[in-house]
Amino acid sequence: MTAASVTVFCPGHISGYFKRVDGSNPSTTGSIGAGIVISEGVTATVKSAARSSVLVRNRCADGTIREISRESSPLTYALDQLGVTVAVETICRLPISAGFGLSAAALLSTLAAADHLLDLRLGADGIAERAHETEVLFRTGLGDVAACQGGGRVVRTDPGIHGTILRSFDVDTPVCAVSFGPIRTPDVLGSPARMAQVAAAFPEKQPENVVEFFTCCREFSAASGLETVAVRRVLEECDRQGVLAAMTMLGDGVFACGKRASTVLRSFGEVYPMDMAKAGVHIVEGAA
Ligand SMILES: Nc1ncnc2c1ncn2[C@@H]1O[C@H](COP(=O)(O)OP(=O)(O)OP(=O)(O)O)[C@@H](O)[C@H]1O
Ligand SMILES: CC(C)(CO)[C@@H](O)C(=O)[O-]
Repeated sequence: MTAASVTVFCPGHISGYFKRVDGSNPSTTGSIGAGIVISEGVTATVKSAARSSVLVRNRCADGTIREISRESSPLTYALDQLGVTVAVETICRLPISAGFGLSAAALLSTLAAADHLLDLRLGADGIAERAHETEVLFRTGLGDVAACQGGGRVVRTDPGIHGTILRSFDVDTPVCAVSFGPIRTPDVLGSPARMAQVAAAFPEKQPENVVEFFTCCREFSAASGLETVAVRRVLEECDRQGVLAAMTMLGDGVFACGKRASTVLRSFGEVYPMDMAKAGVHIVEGAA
């Protein structure tokens, strides 16, 4: 029996440091870097429809709607490329454009749901390839799709979805974050001057454990020109209290891990609780 709708969840991804790598086409273009795949992300429900439509719901922790929108150019583009018409509803609890990789999670969850609903047989690689290429074209991300194919603390040493990705499951839980506002990813990724400073800040040595990961992130954010005054203030307090923390790339915010992290972050704003994700994109409901 064919399902009337399919619901898929994809975790988000917080980048701690990154460097743009330009290839000869969108599939070979991307980033190298490191981050954490997180238990919060995007849930997409896809139904067949005569015309495509998108409804984006951003919810607060208490269930009330923070923001609602009927527009998502990357999703519309990716569905048009597939040549299908579907009604998509996405739900997320973290703020959009704040460094949680939600554009990648929205693309992966929507394409995976459409693939199952319409039996398109794209497979995991076909879905990730289309999501990654859309991210690169719309400048909404470079390495988030590659990271969200699985869980863990991720170190990516090649661009694109087929590169080497080291996953370690060693992050102290819980993970939490505060956000002071968005940073428009396309504005940063589209600026050659900002990308040059980001590239120069890329760490020379790959992190081998969580402490080294946070050290690399901190050195990167300080040298990249991306660190804001609000972020620096939180990071200084985390250092004073012995909490591992770094800037959310690309968002004006901080993520931190360990039992005392949320107590320290609470004095700076709303704390978003999460964990390190153990797995990547997966079907929630509607598998045939
Ligand atoms: N939950 C969602 N559902 C549908 N589309 C989304 C969703 N989240 C993001 N998008 C699309 O991605 C665009 C924002 O991309 P952007 O890269 O700035 O966000 P992000 O991925 O949350 O942040 P970052 O890349 O800094 O981690 C939105 O304008 C929208 O088109
Ligand atoms: C560019 C970026 C920091 C934010 O979307 C992320 O996609 C990455 O690590 O390439």
